[in-house]
Amino acid sequence: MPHPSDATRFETAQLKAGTLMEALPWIQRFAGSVMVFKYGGNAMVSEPLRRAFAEDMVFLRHVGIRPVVVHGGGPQITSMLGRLGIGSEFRGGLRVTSKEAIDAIRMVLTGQVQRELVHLLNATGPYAVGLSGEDASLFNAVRTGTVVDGVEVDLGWVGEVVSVNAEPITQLMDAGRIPVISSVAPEVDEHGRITGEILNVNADTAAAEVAVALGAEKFVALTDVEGLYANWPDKDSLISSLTASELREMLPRLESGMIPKMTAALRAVEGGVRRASVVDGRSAHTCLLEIFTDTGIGTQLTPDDDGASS
Ligand SMILES: Nc1ncnc2c1ncn2[C@@H]1O[C@H](COP(=O)(O)OP(=O)(O)O)[C@@H](O)[C@H]1O
Ligand SMILES: CC(=O)N[C@@H](CCC(=O)OP(=O)(O)O)C(=O)O
Repeated sequence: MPHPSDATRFETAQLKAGTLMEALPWIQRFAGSVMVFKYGGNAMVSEPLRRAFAEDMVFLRHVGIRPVVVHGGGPQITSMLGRLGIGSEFRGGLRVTSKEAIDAIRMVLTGQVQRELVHLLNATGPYAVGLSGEDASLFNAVRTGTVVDGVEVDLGWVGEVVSVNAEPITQLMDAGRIPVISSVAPEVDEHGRITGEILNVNADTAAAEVAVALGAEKFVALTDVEGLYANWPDKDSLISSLTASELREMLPRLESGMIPKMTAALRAVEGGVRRASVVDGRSAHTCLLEIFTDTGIGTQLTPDDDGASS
C-alpha cells in the first residue's frame, strides 16, 4: 500500500484536531451534568457496537459527565420466550406479559443483557454497577394497560414506574461508577406497599423516569433507526429536531416501538430534562457524536419554553 504523502497526513491530523476542538465547548458545558442513556435491545446488534457504546460511556465519565445507562432487551426476551415455548405479542409497542413470562424477562434483562453490558463497561476499569428496579427499591411500579385505536388493552404483568429512589443512583455516580439499570420493577398497591409481584416495564418509560428523577441534562435513546421519521417508513422524512408541542400533535399517529420511545422522550422534557434525543445505535460512537458535535445526530426534542440551544 502506498504511504500517504506528508500533505495528506497533515490534512488528516488537522481534521482530527478540528474534531477535538469542536468538542471543547461541549465538554466545558456538560462537565458535572447527568445524562441518561436508554440502550435498546435492537441497538445491541454486534459485539463491536456494544463495545463502542461502552467506550462512549467510559469516555463521558472521564470528561466529567455522569452517565447512567438504562437498558432494554426486547429481542433478547422474545428469543428466550420462544425457546421456552412462550409467544410474544405487542400492543401499542408494549409486550403483553403473562405471569409465566415474568421470570424469563427478569432473567434475560438483569441476568443476561445487563451482565454483558457491565462486563463491557468494566473492560478498562471498575466503572459499572448493575442494578434492577428491585435493588434498593429503585423503582415502584403499578400495573398499566394501554389504549389501541381507542380500545383499552390489558397487558398483564406490565407496569409503569410511579416512583424512583434516586439516592442509590446518585451515590454510585458520586463514587465514580456508571449505574446500569434494568427495567423490571416491584409492584406496589394503592397504599404504596410492595405486593410481592414483579412487573415488566418498558425500558424507554423507565429511562425517562430515571432522567426526570435525576434532573438529567440529557436523555438519549439508542435504537435501530436514524431517529424519528415524520412519515415512517419514508426514509426522506427524518426529523432532526422538534418541539414538545409538535411531538404531542404527532404522538397519536406513531406506531409500534416509537410510541413508548417518543412518549418517554416527551415525559423527560416535560419533567425538566433539557434535551431528549433518539439516535441510531447501529453505528459506532453515536453517543459521542450526539453530545460533542455542533450539529448532533438523530432526532432532538426540545421543550416548548426552550431558553438556549445545544
Ligand atoms: N415514525 C417512526 N420513526 C422511526 N421508527 C419508527 C416509526 N414508527 C415505528 N417505528 C419503528 O420503531 C422501531 C424502534 O422501536 P423499538 O423496536 O422498540 O426499538 P428499541 O428496542 O431500540 O427500543 C423502529 O425500528 C421502527 O421499526
Ligand atoms: C412492557 C415491555 O414492552 N417491556 C419490554 C422491556 C424490554 C425493553 O423495553 O426492551 P427494548 O428497549 O429493547 O425494546 C419488553 O418486554 O420487551
